[in-house]
Amino acid sequence: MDRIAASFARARQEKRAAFVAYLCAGDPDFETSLAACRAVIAAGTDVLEIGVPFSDPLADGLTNQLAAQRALDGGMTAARVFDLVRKIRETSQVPIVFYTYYNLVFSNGVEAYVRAAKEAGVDGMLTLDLPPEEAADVQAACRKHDLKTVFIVAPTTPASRLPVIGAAATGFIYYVSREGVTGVRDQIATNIPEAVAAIKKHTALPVVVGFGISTREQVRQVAQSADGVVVGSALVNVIKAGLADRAAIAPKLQAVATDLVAGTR
Ligand SMILES: O=P(O)(O)OC[C@@H](O)[C@@H](O)c1c[nH]c2ccccc12
Repeated sequence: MDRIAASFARARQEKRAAFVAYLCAGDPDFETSLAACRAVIAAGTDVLEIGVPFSDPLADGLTNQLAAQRALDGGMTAARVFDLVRKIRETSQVPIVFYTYYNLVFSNGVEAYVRAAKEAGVDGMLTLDLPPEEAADVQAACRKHDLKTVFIVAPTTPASRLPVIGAAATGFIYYVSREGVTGVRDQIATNIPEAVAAIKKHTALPVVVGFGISTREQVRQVAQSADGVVVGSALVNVIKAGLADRAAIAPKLQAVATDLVAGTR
């Protein structure tokens, strides 16, 4: 069983949702980012989403956009993202899913990029601006190198496309619970159980839910119907708040993530 499937199977066996943490690779520098990834893993993260910093992150809200800019300003490159994964793999077998943009995959050669990701220890990819209908080259490369291809369902996704997404996705499906871009919100969507149920009619894969989730209570609420709960900006904000004292970021992040993970237990 692959690492992603094993992680969701373990959560299911323990009658809980998986906790999915998002951080941007290299935010704000390589060593701090590595410590941050290790901190959320130590907090109990079941699946780690690693954002590949990009200059035009159109799907990201301001928090994640600023994180990508900090990473790029800190010298992060595509090659250094693979180095970060290799360093994480020295001490953890947590499933790692790249959150990237097609330009980054295409510009390096799709096959070469996917092979390098697999060799570094990546388990799956979500190419954020690539719908299944246009993902044949990425899907073929991921099948060849045994990487999962995650796809997104949004509140605006027509029901007619759910079978297409359900057939194309491997690893898990990501339901972004709100229209627009990522970012913390006071209220989370109220129709999540119905949306997850509609997706599950077209797939046996785990369905994770994210967007705007930032408190243990919100995690608990979403965990009632989702196989995994995703938190990104609330974690990235800890890094943003800690830039003046970078050594203190990892312990603070581990405390915040531990509290959020408790919502899935
Ligand atoms: O930041 P939030 O509101 O907690 O949402 C998770 C999100 O950051 C993460 O899953 C993600 C990062 N970049 C994305 C782009 C599209 C969809 C999702 C994402």
